[in-house]
Amino acid sequence: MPDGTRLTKGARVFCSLHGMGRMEEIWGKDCEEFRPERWITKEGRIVSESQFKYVVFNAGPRLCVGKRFAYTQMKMVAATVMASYQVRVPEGHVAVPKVTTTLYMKYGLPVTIHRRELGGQN
Ligand code: HEM
Repeated sequence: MPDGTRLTKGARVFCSLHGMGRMEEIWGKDCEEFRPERWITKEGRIVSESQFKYVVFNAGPRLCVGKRFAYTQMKMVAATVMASYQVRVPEGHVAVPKVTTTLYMKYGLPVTIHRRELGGQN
């Protein structure tokens, strides 16, 4: 491996995407802070990061061919739901990750959903 670690024949190598997404040496000191605006430039454009830093869709020749489609779909769903509904997590509920092959929340994520008033600010 690049750091000198030797692998025996047949060894399995896993990398923790969850861990990588929270590493200070990759994302900097504020890596644990929820600061979505870090992904928006002063001009309002999306900050583009190296696919090798965020490897959820893999990187290089094995990069997911559906990556852009998946992002477009996620943004469309989030924007559509948020435009019509107010989604609130109950005060005091802490989302605890349950790390398996895919990421679940150990105690779920209870939310209340209210339809937004047309033209309202809430
Ligand atoms: C959040 C959603 C998604 C994630 C996290 C994801 C993740 C990945 C990853 C990690 C790989 C590489 C697998 C490997 O190296 O063996 C991959 C490959 C692939 N993905 Fe996705 N994917 C997503 C959505 C999609 C969607 C929506 C499509 C199709 C519309 C898609 C189509 C593919 C295909 C065809 C490959 C194989 C590419 C190749 O080997 O050349 N993916 N995906």
